[in-house]
Amino acid sequence: MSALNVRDSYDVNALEIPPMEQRTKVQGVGAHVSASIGSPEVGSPTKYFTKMLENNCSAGKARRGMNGEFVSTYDERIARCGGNREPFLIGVAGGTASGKTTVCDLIMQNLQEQRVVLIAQDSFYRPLTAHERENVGSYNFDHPDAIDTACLKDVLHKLMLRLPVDVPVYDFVTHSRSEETIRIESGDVIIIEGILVLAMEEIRNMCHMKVFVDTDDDLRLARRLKRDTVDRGRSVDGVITQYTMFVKPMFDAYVSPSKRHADVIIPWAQGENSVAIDLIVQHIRTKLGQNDLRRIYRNLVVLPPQFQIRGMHTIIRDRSVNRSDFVFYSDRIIRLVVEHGLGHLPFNEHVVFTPTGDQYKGVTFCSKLCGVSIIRSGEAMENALRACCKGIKIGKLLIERRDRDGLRRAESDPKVGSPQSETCPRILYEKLPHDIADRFVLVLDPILATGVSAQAAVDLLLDRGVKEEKILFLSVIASTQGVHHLCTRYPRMKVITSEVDAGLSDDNKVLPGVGEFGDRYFGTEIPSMASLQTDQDGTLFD
Ligand SMILES: O=P(O)(O)OC[C@H]1O[C@H](OP(=O)(O)OP(=O)(O)O)[C@H](O)[C@@H]1O
Ligand SMILES: O=c1cc[nH]c(=O)[nH]1
Repeated sequence: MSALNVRDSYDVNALEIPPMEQRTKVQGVGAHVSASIGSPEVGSPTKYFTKMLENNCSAGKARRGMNGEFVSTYDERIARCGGNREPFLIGVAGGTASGKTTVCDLIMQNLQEQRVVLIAQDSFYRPLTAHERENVGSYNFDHPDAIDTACLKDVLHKLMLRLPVDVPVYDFVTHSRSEETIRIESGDVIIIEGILVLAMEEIRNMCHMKVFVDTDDDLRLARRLKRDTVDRGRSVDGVITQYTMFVKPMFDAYVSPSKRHADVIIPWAQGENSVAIDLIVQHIRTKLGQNDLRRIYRNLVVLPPQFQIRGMHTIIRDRSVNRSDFVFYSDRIIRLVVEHGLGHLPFNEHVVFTPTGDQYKGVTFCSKLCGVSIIRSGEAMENALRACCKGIKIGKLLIERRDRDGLRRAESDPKVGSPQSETCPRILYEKLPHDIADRFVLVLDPILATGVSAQAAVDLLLDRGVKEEKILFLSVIASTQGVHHLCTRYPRMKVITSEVDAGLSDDNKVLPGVGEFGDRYFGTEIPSMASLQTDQDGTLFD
């Protein structure tokens, strides 16, 4: 047996190992899912906690695996996550009852806009051999050898590749691994917490940030005593015996020395160390933002990624949603995009008197503006603009997007160069306010795919005398390619969208996208082969 034997014989009953407890619960407004299983580190149950379960398999390059599931490459997954190469991995260590769980909870709470996954080291206990089980009283659960490091490393490695993982479930009654596992999707931030996280070199080296929660030994023992006796019904003697036999020696040998590897040591007493938490959260945000498209394109504006917006996107992206819901939730997103867009127009200072006779120092809206919708999907955005700007003039453009494959060839063929050539879309119809050159222009088109339609529209506006900096392009979904196409060509024009999607299919559909927006919004959808081949349960026929 590789685990350290501290004592030859040990009364298993004295350990008073808590009965296995297993629960799955939903916390908050559908955004938190956690499951926990009792563990020997009393009061610190094994946790699988994800702030948001992302449907990672919602798309791929329109390819399916053997079982009909979507298959996507690593790059596609990465691109879908906004271009971030890998999640940010934080290791949180510290002695028993040091407050690791509280620290992790606070980090998660403060990273509301990110998907955070919390993994506990305790899930990765090695299953005991028959011999070890017979002598469980002398088994040292606090030694690094008690952890299946290879399995933990594998799980973390997959999460870092943004792959879903099956986390083992350890049964603390039988000291074996349960048949079941818990499936967890990856996130933007992965936290691995446990007493030995920084003591295990292989795990420590994977972490982008290493945190040690430093709490006074006396305080930790007092907390553990209280927790184990009050919450777990153990005897004081049992707790002290376990502490002196295993917990304390292993803390001195492994946990405490691992503090020197920490990037951040958080002194943790009774209250919270909110300064430390703020600093950690700020650092994570900075790191996550570094690959953000918004850092690359200063003229790209993406609505704050709140769950509210993600929820609405989840509805409109669902291929099985009915038209009425598609329209309802598209309209809600469009309204937010339009309001956001209007916020990027200039304002003039203006003072008014309120009924109390006091002054209110406010602003007036920019009045010289108009909308231009790209027929037909863009017309779906007109109502929202009219609702926000009473009496606004809205022009229209009808653009013929000829051969999509032709456009792709034009973009990739160095001889052809740019899609300005013969494959460039044509303006078939144009109706614009006569004084458009004097106005700010909000271009309305819910989908920015390759960006060639948008380019045709913007070029026409520039040709009609509108200044580039006075154009705002508003969309519901933009592909990274479309963003790149517009933001580099028109650096002074703002591109405003509610979400950026990873890529384009071979026929230039945005992925994951919403399919044909116009057809779904206006009800002109022709049932696709995919839906014809779908049976009532939603599973695909061969
Ligand atoms: O960035 P691009 O590759 O040019 O694609 C985007 C265009 O595609 C959609 O229109 P669509 O051709 O589907 O017509 P519709 O609005 O009439 O449905 C969308 O409304 C854009 O106008
Ligand atoms: O995915 C896409 C691409 C272009 N137009 C759409 O409506 N959807």
